[in-house]
Amino acid sequence: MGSRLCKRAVRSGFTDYPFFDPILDMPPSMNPPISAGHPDGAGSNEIVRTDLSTPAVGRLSLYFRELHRLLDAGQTSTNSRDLAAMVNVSAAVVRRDLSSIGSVGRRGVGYDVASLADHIGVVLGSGVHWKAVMIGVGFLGNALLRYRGFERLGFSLAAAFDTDPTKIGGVVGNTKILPMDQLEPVLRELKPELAILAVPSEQAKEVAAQVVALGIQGILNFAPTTLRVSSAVAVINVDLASELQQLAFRIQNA
Ligand SMILES: NC(=O)c1ccc[n+]([C@@H]2O[C@H](COP(=O)([O-])OP(=O)(O)OC[C@H]3O[C@@H](n4cnc5c(N)ncnc54)[C@H](O)[C@@H]3O)[C@@H](O)[C@H]2O)c1
Repeated sequence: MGSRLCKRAVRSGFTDYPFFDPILDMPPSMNPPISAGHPDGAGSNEIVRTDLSTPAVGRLSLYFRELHRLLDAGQTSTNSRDLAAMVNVSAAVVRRDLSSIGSVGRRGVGYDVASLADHIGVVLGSGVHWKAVMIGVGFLGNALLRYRGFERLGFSLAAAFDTDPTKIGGVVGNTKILPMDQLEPVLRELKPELAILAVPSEQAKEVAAQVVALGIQGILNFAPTTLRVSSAVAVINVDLASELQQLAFRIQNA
């Protein structure tokens, strides 16, 4: 992790989460929670570090989404079997994922939806306010800047940048489009942790190098190219074409 994150408080040592899954046979004492954040930490702007596999993080993100859907529908409790059905995994996987972050359901009651959503949110970093900048405001950048769902998860799009003079000065969503020569002063002032790259693939490597040199710690890369950046910088590549290809492969081989 970058130095800016390291300077923030790290919360750990969570030991007492009161919910017990009715489907789980073992008592809570046999499911000791590992170091993770306390549910009350949501919104505290503190970083919680937990060792989880990438697939587990992906599933937690899906549980988080489904728990918020339940909250919106006014549901206050759930259990591993229902959560499992919602994200299409087994109840045992749900219980294992949740116990690995210190969340154990209570027999006959299950999980409290709000507390569990808050706790997963803290583990996933959604209790922290993350600042992101968008680089490239074409078709994709435009759509992402208009999407309001990021804010709910704690991500704000602080500024957007483009090289096209016809776009500079415009506002998309609530974000102003700035010229690339403003990248350095704006990033130095705003200190965003994240950059979203929605530039053509030929430009992505150079733009990635620029934002990394300015202290960006994580890149969400939409350009269909492999970025080579320092291992201290987290990179997630989003490639819908590749997902479609995998979908076609699955259908072809079903
Ligand atoms: N991951 C996916 O699923 C997915 C889906 C669609 C598009 N894409 C990719 O996302 C990227 C954007 O797609 P799009 O359809 O929005 O393209 P677009 O051409 O509409 O937009 C690209 C924008 O980047 C700007 N730009 C070009 N060079 C720049 C630079 N050096 N610095 C800052 N801005 C720069 C352009 O002016 C333009 O506004 C492309 O790489 C495309 O291949 C990925």
